[in-house]
Amino acid sequence: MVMALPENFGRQKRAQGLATILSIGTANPAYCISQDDFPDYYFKVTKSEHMTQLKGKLKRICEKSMIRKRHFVLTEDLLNKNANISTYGSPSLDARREIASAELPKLAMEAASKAIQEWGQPKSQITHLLFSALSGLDMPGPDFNLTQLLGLPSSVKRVMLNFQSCFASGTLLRIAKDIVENNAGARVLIVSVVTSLVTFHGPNKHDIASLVSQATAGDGAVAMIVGADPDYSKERPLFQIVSTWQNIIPDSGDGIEGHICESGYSILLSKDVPKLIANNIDKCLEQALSPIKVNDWNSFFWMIHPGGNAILEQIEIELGLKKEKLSSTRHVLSEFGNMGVASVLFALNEKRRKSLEEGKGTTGEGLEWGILVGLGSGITVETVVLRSFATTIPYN
Ligand SMILES: CC(=O)CC(=O)SCCNC(=O)CCNC(=O)[C@H](O)C(C)(C)COP(=O)(O)OP(=O)(O)OC[C@H]1O[C@@H](n2cnc3c(N)ncnc32)[C@H](O)[C@@H]1OP(=O)(O)O
Repeated sequence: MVMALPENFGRQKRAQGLATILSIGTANPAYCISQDDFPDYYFKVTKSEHMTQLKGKLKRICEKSMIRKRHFVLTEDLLNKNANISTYGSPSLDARREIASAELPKLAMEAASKAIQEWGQPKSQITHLLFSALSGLDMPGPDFNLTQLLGLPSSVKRVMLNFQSCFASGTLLRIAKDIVENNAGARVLIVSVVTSLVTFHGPNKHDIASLVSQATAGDGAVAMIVGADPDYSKERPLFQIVSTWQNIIPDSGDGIEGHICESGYSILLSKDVPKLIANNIDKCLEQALSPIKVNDWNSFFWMIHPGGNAILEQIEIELGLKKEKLSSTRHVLSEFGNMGVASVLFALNEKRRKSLEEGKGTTGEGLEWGILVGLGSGITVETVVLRSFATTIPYN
């Protein structure tokens, strides 16, 4: 006998409203190095103190970076125990993978636990897990492990984004939006963990882009709960995810590249990255906001991926942004460096924290509309239009 399924079987009920971010949690490793100390530290731990010219260059890059300190999974102790990691070009993928497998779940757990605590609802209500990690190419992956560590329902629907570069902050919000708006009652836990332990290399005079990466990359994790139609009696919405857009910048294929090699992940950066982004950012934003025509970009609150000070400076000039517009973005660059996918989501957290601290009327510095920009490989630009909420309820 063939069983007949009801006509509407498999059709999900849609939510009525737009996706909203309901909580944000962040975490960083305890090991921290000030940017002033970094050149001495780096040439000492990589046993390269004889490379005085490269050290001078690293010092100049660090001074221009507008970074105050960074946090790292990779400690001096771990580097001493795994000398291959700091020897340029030496096979070290196994050692890096082992450290990542041991350390990254701790960061992911800390950020996720904070986000769940702020949300204040039982974990059993989490329907989906969206996990992004630069390193974590394991089966089962970190999404599987986190499900078990957190004690999420075994039926939680998982999506894993592996080896995505910094634009993927926007991708995470875009996928979460699609999930919660098409599945009434869905609550998505987003987790993103980034560590520079996979891109750490000793100095090499033929690889100055790597030196830029050593001078700017930092480690951190961020987690969020996203859902539509919040229950205002027990959930506190922070930002509505209004719309999303993705662009590839023309002729930018070799702007930012990453490759997995036996010696760890390589990052190739063209010197033209800041200029390529600045020359194209207004077109990307115009498309993301079409058909609305924007006369003054200062009427929005902003979070832009802090990939480097030169990128932020050139975008500010191109869009005519006032200096204070990127204050939360610059704060994250200064305190944590470039944490890849996690960085701009840290900036969003900083935005609502600062808005509350300064008594602004909304989570977006008193403004209603905001723009979050993820920037990454290719060059890919991912734009998310956000709407703030009133800051009448105190956050934890
Ligand atoms: C992984 C992802 O997908 C996403 C990402 O986030 S990737 C990272 C994207 N970030 C970038 O591309 C970095 C952007 N650059 C910057 O922010 C800045 O150039 C910087 C902080 C690195 C330096 O600041 P600056 O104001 O430009 O200083 P500047 O004096 O021009 O440069 C310092 C030195 O770095 C060198 N340099 C800068 N960028 C370089 C690059 N991409 N490759 C090689 N060398 C570079 C310069 O030639 C200069 O060398 P000298 O001192 O020997 O002349």
